[in-house]
Amino acid sequence: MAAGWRGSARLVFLFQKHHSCISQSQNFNQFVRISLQFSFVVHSQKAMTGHPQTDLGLYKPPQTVRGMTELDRAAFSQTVSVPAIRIPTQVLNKVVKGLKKVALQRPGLKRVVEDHSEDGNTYSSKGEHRLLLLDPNNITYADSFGSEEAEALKAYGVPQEIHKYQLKLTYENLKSEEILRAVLPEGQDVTSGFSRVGHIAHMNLRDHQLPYRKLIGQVIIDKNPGITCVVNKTNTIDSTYRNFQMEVLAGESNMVAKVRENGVLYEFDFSLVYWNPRLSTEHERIVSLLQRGDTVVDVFAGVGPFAIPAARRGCEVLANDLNPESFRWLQHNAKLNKVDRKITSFNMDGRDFIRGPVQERLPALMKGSHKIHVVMNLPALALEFLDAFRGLLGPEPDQSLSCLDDNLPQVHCYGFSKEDDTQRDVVERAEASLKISLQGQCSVHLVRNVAPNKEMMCVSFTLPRGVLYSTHTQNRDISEEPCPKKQKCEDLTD
Ligand SMILES: C[S@@+](CC[C@H](N)C(=O)[O-])C[C@H]1O[C@@H](n2cnc3c(N)ncnc32)[C@H](O)[C@@H]1O
Repeated sequence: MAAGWRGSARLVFLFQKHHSCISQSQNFNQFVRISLQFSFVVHSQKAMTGHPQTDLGLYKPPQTVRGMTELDRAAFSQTVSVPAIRIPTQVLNKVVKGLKKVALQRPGLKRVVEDHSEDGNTYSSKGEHRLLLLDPNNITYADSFGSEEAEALKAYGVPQEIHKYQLKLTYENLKSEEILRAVLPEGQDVTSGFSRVGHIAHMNLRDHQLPYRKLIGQVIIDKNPGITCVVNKTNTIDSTYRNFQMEVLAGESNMVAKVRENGVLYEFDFSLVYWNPRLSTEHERIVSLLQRGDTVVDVFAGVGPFAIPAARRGCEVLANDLNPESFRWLQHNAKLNKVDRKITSFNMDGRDFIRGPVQERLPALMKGSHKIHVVMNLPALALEFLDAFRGLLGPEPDQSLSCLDDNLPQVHCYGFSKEDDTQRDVVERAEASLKISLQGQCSVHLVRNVAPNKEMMCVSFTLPRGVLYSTHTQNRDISEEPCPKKQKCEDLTD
């Protein structure tokens, strides 16, 4: 009988655990699927055991808060009855340890309290006892202790007698999901996931959540220490500069964020530039390929998450961005991290950058022994920009040298794909822009899942001589290009 209750409670816990991580990743479909699975299992358990319903309502705020659009924290207060066990103070710590799996756990709540009777008199005037509050999802009756807890009680001579304790629950003791579930219309998704950018929580609310957006913003600030501003995205990210338009929902309207990524500090105005905290692993992956003395050409540099760590690693960096604000913050971040002497920055279109400053410097760099890495992170368009390399260095300077293994640039170019075969798709698009086959000369890395059926990929390859020198590339079809090594494109995805 008791085991059945503990089983249900464990499922509830699992549900909460899944729910919180899924709301962070905003994977709504998965959330719905898991919610349905769990609600079914919990329901079946009840039917099987025939027990009265577990008091899952303990964490439900009063019904009166439903539909609230202006946050009234006091309206969430309520007194609920919870089970408690009376423990002699001399053995308190040991017994609490033995019962920790069934004890009440709530943010900001003490689970060991003074031993008061319901009319306010102390049971043990000399303070010889305390009450340990128990989770009503785990414990309802005296016989609902499991063998582990029963043994702990027996060992210290504590009777398995359950007391009722009138507990005052307030807004402070509730989690954000519980608050929002109580306020928003019943049955609607309350996912409150956000991306954190310094002190800013960045949300992407759904239409049905919009009437409650100010309240949602305030709850996010209350429940997440360090967040002092909550914004909601009001457009899709298809602006040229890849920044979001956003509405401040709650808190200060200061958009200048300070962010630490992979140990490097960045500052920028989040409303005017692109920043995505989900790219930190990718930034680190590319930077880990670099050696001191290498040159990094960052065509779509943003505020510097490839350029700054590359410079800190001892590379020479050419960093470009079309957005004047990104360019300004890139320079600011270079100074902030004391690498401004290693970075030459440009504020121009990516093609003009490749065909101008990069073209000027490339012949000399290719004569050196240090590697040249070209990073192109504008996944919606970058694969198309690869055409800028075609014939970049003009006719082959000396045909007799063409068989020499030049120090050719390594390109890391990003693309989104919604195709079934995402690897093949991005490689084919790179080939179409370069007008050359990359068979056997590229690797493809899955960066992240951006949306259902949309992946961000990175194609890495050595820029073929046949692309850089015009005599080899002009008007030539992919099928004409010989494939030096017939080897499948390597998938570096784990
Ligand atoms: C997806 S963001 C990447 C920023 C940065 N590299 C990162 O990893 O976070 C793409 C950047 O390309 C810039 N951009 C957009 N179109 C451009 C163009 N035609 N030429 C150069 N930069 C461009 C945007 O301003 C934005 O900063």
